[in-house]
Amino acid sequence: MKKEDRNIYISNTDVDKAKEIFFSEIRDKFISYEEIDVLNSLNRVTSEAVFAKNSSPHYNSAAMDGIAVVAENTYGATEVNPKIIEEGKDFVYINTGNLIKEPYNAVIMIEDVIELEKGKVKILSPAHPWQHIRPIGEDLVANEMIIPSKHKIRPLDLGALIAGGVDKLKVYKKPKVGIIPTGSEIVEKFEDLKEGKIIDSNSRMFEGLVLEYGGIPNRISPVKDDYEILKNTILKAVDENDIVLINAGSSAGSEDYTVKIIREIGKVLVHGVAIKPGKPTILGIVNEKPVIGIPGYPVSSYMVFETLVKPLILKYSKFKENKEEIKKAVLSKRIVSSLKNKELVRVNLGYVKDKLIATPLTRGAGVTMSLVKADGVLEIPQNSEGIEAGNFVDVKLLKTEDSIKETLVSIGSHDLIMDIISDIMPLSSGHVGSMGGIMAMRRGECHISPIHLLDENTGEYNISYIKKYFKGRKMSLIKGVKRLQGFMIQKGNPKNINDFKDLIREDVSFVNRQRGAGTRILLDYNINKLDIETSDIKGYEREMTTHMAVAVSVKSNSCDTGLGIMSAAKAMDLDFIPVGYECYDFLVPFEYMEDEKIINFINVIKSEEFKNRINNLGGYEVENTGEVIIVGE
Ligand SMILES: Nc1nc2c(c(=O)[nH]1)N[C@H]1C(S)=C(S)[C@@H](COP(=O)(O)OP(=O)(O)OC[C@H]3O[C@@H](n4cnc5c(N)ncnc54)[C@H](O)[C@@H]3O)O[C@H]1N2
Ligand code: MOO
Repeated sequence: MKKEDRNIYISNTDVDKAKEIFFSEIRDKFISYEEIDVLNSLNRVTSEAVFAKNSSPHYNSAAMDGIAVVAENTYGATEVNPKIIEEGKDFVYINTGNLIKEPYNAVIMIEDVIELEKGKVKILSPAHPWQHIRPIGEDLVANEMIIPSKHKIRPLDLGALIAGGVDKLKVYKKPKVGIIPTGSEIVEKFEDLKEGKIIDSNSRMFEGLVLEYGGIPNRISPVKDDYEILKNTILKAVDENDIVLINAGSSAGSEDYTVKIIREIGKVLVHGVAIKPGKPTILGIVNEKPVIGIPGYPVSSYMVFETLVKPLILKYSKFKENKEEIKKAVLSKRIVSSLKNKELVRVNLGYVKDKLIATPLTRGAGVTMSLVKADGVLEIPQNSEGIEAGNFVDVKLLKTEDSIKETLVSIGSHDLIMDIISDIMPLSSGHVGSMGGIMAMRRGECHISPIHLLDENTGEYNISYIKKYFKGRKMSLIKGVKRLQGFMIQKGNPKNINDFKDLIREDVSFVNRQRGAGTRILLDYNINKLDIETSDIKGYEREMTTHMAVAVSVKSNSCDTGLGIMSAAKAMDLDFIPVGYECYDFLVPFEYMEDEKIINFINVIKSEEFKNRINNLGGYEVENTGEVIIVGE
């Protein structure tokens, strides 16, 4: 493809500057109001103050069950000198909410009334005028303001509006937001998901976000990469909506037409914003309406929506932005960043002792799970080359601080059982291998570290490593599970792989785990025993960070085998050749053992629910699960 066919002139406009340029072109005439029925007004925002039509109550009413009396006629009643009064003449029986008719002007509660023969009662104290009566307008007086303008109607407001006799009111019109997913590779039905095709998930996320911020989403089916079709679709969407979002096709690909089309039918204000992810964003105006080209990668899509589309929708819907909660956290891993743009990094958060620890998640713009798992987002300014581990950073919370405080932070080796535990209790689980976990624990960044480290001299698991890396410190090892490790192989074992010796065969390709992973140590221990050179294993250098990644690699024929746990092989419907059981345990500093999160964790792993669920995964033994061994001083 020729270079001139591409949009290679993507600028790098500062985010605030881009916002300023764009928002100055938004015409107020499109921000209007409508009159609606009060019954449909929940969560709408008033465009003007709303006043009561009626008083409430609109008649004098009883506030208690009892009798209505003329107060003046009860004066003088005492315990010594009670008054006997007659029904119909001196009083009438009344219930809460009933109309108080003339001449009655007070209510005596039924508990204070002594009933005598039929039609006569005795009272022991006088009533004062208006006692236990709700006078007209006690709640609301006609013409009183019920709610001000720019107020989002809550259920309790709805009650007051109806009590005040309001049947119609004026609210801001919800902006209609056209959503156009683009790309010939994008499909919307699961059955069309062939190789090379991508399911349209972004536009569904946009629909949800538009609703959340008070707009009406108008999503259409994905549009293929065809200049004329896309142009006509955008023109139609501009006609029918207040705001138009075009997803993907925003960067420099040969079929990234969005910017050319907006330039032809309107004007491009900005192409390229200094934000990562989200750089190739397009901000344009067509027929006076805002049109935004949002980059296709899911994380970029979300970040651009939150940074630029959300404030735009709020400008129309008048929904108030929730105050962002920003917290200071200690960064657990160094982050390197480019001077070219501001970077938004997703992080996991957890309180370890009183320190809020932020652990960066993967930064790939295509990794949606990094958003799902994120507890917060930290911003690295454009003029920074990165941040060192141990430094304080400001993090915008995506979850409540209380839920972060409840979360047990685990950093270490990966196992499928961690997903099960996190489904039973709040757990944030970082997967960096057993040695990575030990290092994180030494830095005080986690409560527990799942480890499975084989001592090549003794054949024992974990204890010698704890003694070595936590000299002079009292540590606890909570026994986890025994899990079956072995070779994951394709169904039917077409390469006839049976043991470690087969790994050096010409026709066998392998995939390894990262350095420091317990499974890697297990491999090295076994090949050492057999005097196998690592260079003789094809694929020894190809490293994966989880058991599931190894299983996927085998499943997709990207290698013939890899070492890993049976549950991962079973989950991917692979065959499995057992090598042996190993101990997957949890390291905890002794002083945390009284912490409620740890107590809860032990209860969870000892529970029947947990044991039943891991039985279904296959390849686990649980006879010592939850037992605690003390290691060190
Ligand atoms: N030579 C250059 N290449 C790229 C640049 C650049 O500056 N120069 N920018 C990169 C960056 S950064 C991003 S972000 C992407 C933006 O790409 P586009 O907006 O043009 O989107 P596509 O290339 O069509 O798609 C990218 C990717 O997004 C996913 N996608 C698209 N639509 C959807 C959808 N509706 N639902 C879910 N996922 C979707 C899909 O995985 C695509 O592969 O460009 C880089 N390239
Ligand atoms: O800007 Mo792209 O959104 O970094 O991935």
